[in-house]
Order: sequence, then C-alpha cells, then structure tokens
Amino acid sequence: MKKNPIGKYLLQNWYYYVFAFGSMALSVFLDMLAPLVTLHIVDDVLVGHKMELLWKYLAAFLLIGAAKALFQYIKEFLFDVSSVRVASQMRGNLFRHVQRLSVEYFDKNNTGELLARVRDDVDRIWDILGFAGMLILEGLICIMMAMVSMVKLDLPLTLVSVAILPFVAGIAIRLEKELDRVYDAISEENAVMNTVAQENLAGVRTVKSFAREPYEIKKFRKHNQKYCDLNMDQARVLMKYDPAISFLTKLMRVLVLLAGGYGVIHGRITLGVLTAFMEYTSKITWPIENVGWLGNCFASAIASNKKLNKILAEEPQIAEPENPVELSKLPGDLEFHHVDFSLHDTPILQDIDFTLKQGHTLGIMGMTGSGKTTIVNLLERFYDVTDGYICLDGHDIRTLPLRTVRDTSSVVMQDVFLFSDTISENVRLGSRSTMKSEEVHNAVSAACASEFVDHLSDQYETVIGERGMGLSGGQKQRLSIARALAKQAPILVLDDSTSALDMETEYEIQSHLAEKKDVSKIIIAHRISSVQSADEILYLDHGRIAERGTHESLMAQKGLYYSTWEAQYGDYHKAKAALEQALPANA
Ligand SMILES: Nc1ncnc2c1ncn2[C@@H]1O[C@H](COP(=O)(O)OP(=O)(O)OP(=O)(O)O)[C@@H](O)[C@H]1O
Repeated sequence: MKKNPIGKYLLQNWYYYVFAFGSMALSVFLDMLAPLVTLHIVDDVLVGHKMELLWKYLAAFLLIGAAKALFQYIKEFLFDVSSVRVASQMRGNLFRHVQRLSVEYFDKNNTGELLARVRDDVDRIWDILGFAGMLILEGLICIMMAMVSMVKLDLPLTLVSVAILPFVAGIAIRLEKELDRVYDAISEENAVMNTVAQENLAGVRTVKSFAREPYEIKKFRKHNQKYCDLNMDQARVLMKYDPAISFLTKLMRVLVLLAGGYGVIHGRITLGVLTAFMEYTSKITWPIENVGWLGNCFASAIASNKKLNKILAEEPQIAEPENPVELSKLPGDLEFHHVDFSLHDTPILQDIDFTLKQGHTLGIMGMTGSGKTTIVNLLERFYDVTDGYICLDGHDIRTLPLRTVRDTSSVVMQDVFLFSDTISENVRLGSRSTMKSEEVHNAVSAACASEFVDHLSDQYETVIGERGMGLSGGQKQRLSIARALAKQAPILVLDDSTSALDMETEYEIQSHLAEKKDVSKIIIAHRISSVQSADEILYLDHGRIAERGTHESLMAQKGLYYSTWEAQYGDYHKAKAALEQALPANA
C-alpha cells in the first residue's frame, strides 16, 4: 500500500531538522547546567560562606540563560519553518495525487471529506512535525540529559526518582491507545460535518427555495453534536489519566525530598546536591505532566496519517498506456465499435456503434437517462468501455496518451462549470498561457456572448462569482461554448448545452459551428432543431441505438424520433398548415 512518505519529507528538509535538533540539544544541555550552578551557590556560598564566588555564579546563571534563550529561538524558528514546508509539500502532493484519480473515485467520495483530508488531516501531521513534535523530542532529551546529570550526582537518589517512570510509561501507553480510537472517530466525523456544511452552502438556493433551512440546521446540529460528544470523550480520556500522572510526579518529588533529606542529615550527600536534584526532578516532570496532550497530538497525527494513506493507496482506474502511440497531429476521425459499458454491474450502454468522419456532425437524441452523456464520458476516457472499443484515427483510445485523447475533443458539459475568475481566464481554460486575446474574443463572438460581455463592468476582465454566479443560465452556457470553441479541438461535443438559449441564438451559434468545416461535431440535445441538420442522428433508448439516420429518413420511419418531433412541433405545424390553408381563401 502506498503511504504518506513522512520520512521522505523529513529527509528533503533534513538541514532544518538537523540544525533545529542541534539547537534544541544545546538549549537543553545549557538548562542542565543551571542546577549545577545552584549546587555551588548552596554548597560554596551559603554553606561554605565563600561570598566572593557569588558574583561568578550569578554571571554563569545569566550567561546560561542568554545562551539558552538564543538556542531556543533558533530551535523554534527552524521547527516552524521546516514543519510549514513539510505540510505544504504534503498538501501539494496529496492534491496532485487526488487530481490524478479517475472520475470513478469522485463518484464515490464527497468533496467535503476530501477537503477535510487535504486541510485538517494535514494540519494534524503538521502539528506533530512542528510544535508538538518539538516538545515531545525536547521532553525526551530533557529526561535523558537530566538522568545522566542525576546519575553523576547520586545514583541511589536517581533510582528513587526513576522508580515511578514505569508507571507513567504504562499510563502513557494506555492513554495513547484510547486516544487513537477516539481520534479516529473524530477525524471521520469532521469529514462528515465538512460534507454536510459544504453541500448545504453549495446548494443554498435549493435549500432556501424548498424552505429546508430548519431541516439542514437540524442535520448539521446532529453532526455537530456528535463531533462535540467525541471531543468530550477525548477530554474525558485525558481527564481520566491526568490526575494519576500529576499525582505520580508529585510523589516523585516527595520521595526524592524524603530520601535526599535523609541523605543530607546523615552526611551522605550535600545540601547543594539535594537542591540540584530537586531542580532536575522538576525538569523531568514537565514532559511527564504533558504526556496527556502530547499523546493526544501524537494519536491525532497517527489517525490523520491513516486517512491520508487510504487516499494515497488509491490508484487511478484510468491509467496511461504503458507504451503509448504518439501521433504527429491530433486525430479527427472517431469510431465507436460495438461498445458496451456497465458501471457497478449495471449495463448502461449496449452495442453503440457509429463512425464520425472529420468535419461531419453526429446528433444524439434520446430520453433522459438513455446514455447520451455516457457516450461523451467514454470518449473522454473518464471510464473505459466494458466491451468493444473506441478509436481515434484508427487507434484504440486506450493505446493513446490520455493527454492526446482529451486534447482531441472539446466538450461543453451539460452541467456548466465556471470558475471564480475573469471571463477571459474562464474561456482560456484549455490553454491559459498560450491563447491570444484575439482568439478569446473570436470564440466569445462565435458563441454569441460578445454583446453581454461588452456590457459587463470590466468586460473580459470581469470576475464572475463561484460557479458563474451573477450570470444567467444562457450566459453561462454561451461562455462554456466559447471556452470549448477556443480550445480548437478536432472534435467538438455539445452536451445539451443550448437548452437555456432562445431559438434565435441557438440558430446563430449553429451557423457559426457550421462554418467550422474541419471540426467534427457531436450534438446531444432534446430539441429536434439542435440536431436536424446533422449528417447522422442516433436515437438512444435504454442504452441502445433504437433508431439512426438523417432527419428526413427518421421522419419517414415514423418511430421515436418522429414522435419527439410531433411532441415538439406537431401542433405548430398543424396550426401553420391550417393558417396557410386559410390565408389564400381570405386573400
Ligand atoms: N457515475 C454513475 N454511476 C452510476 N450510474 C450512472 C453514473 N452516471 C450515469 N449513470 C447512469 O447511467 C444512465 C445514463 O446516464 P446518462 O447521464 O448517460 O444519461 P443521459 O442520456 O445523458 O441523460 P440526460 O438526457 O438526462 O442527460 C442513467 O441511468 C444514469 O443513472
């Protein structure tokens, strides 16, 4: 299973971590010198009455304090810089990996959950590689160095203080296990809550128009409560172990004081040694007392890492061919050869067979859900066919580089998506850096969108809202047609993309498209007027081609296509015929 390569990120930033670790070790080392100065002040100055040494020891104190502050500053700065860099690299790589995944992955996973992973779970790992990790490391170094110093001063007293450490370790292990379980659930619930909030905000208009605010609030509150309860569980785990840890550290100090006091009274150790020992004991206790929340950070980072590993283990269903066929120019001829397609064992398309020669137009009609958009999804290789094959210029698209396949067609999706960016950048999408302004203007003009763009406050530089907010449905459709035209691909696909346009504009756009003689067109529509001039029209029914032919031949068949024509124009033509009949009589 592919894993989040934390080690690799650390290696890439090793110089930061090495210097940060070095500064930390020096700062802790200096911290360990302070009790020795105290020892000498007690034994030499206070007990030995050598007042002349006091200034020397005080100066040593100051020097140690200043040097420690400097190294601490360097350590914290470097840990911050390195953890920010690692988090940014991790987030970038995760996002790149998610971008590589196939459409099928996004069919099954929510945007809200993915957002939670890319943002919150990376943040948890960032914590452990930065501030929290630094404290854990510093605590360990501190305990080790304090132990060495204590052993050097007095072994029996050291054994008294370490006697409680196994109990603390036992508690820490249990704490980590319990927190790991709780944090796993917290991370899951965070993702669910994100999804609920994200869906609600994205669909705020639908929510309002159906007056579903109370329901949505209730739904969010339910998840919010669950999230809150899980966090309370986490707090309860911490509360359960914190008093025990706190008691053990106090007990340690009492035991050291008792055993040390006994040693001083019986002349085995000096008062200075006991004072220094008490200071070392306090240096051991801060990491122990913080084992709860540091364990919490550690558990949350492990849980988050598991979630990221799950995403990283996902492989794109649609892979690049091993030895792709490189073509000198983008292909123009398209063939669907007896294509079958099933998704999760449900047949969606069966025996779809057609050829589209360069410059020709194919119209596709059919009931909703009959499989029209699926044909485009297969052409784009969002999914692979279950049986049969799709060829571009005679090459199975599974043998061509994905880039070539997707560069070959330019699709105006049924569900228009515009980015929160300028009009010009939305049209340039296919080739942001290379497309000239003139090309953008031509495409916008061919999509009959120049007039409304010219009336916008900043024309082509007008920033449109999220998903094209602030534009009418027809304006959004026209911009997405302009974007597809600007891409200048050999195959242009319009998937029900003129439904929000008036007949006049649709006709004008069709006339512009008809001028593009080299471009093959696939026009998916519910309106007969959109497809009637196509070289061939397919009429789909339940994933199969039920009828095929030109407008005239399909009309003559008097089948499904004819019925659709009747439904759309029947009355109008009857009325027109009646009017024509009536007119000469009146004249
Ligand atoms: N990602 C998916 N997972 C499962 N089933 C799907 C998926 N996408 C489409 N389908 C199913 O495939 C069938 C064909 O869908 P498709 O979108 O191709 O229909 P369509 O003819 O374009 O419909 P419309 O005219 O409403 O746009 C439908 O029954 C639909 O439920």
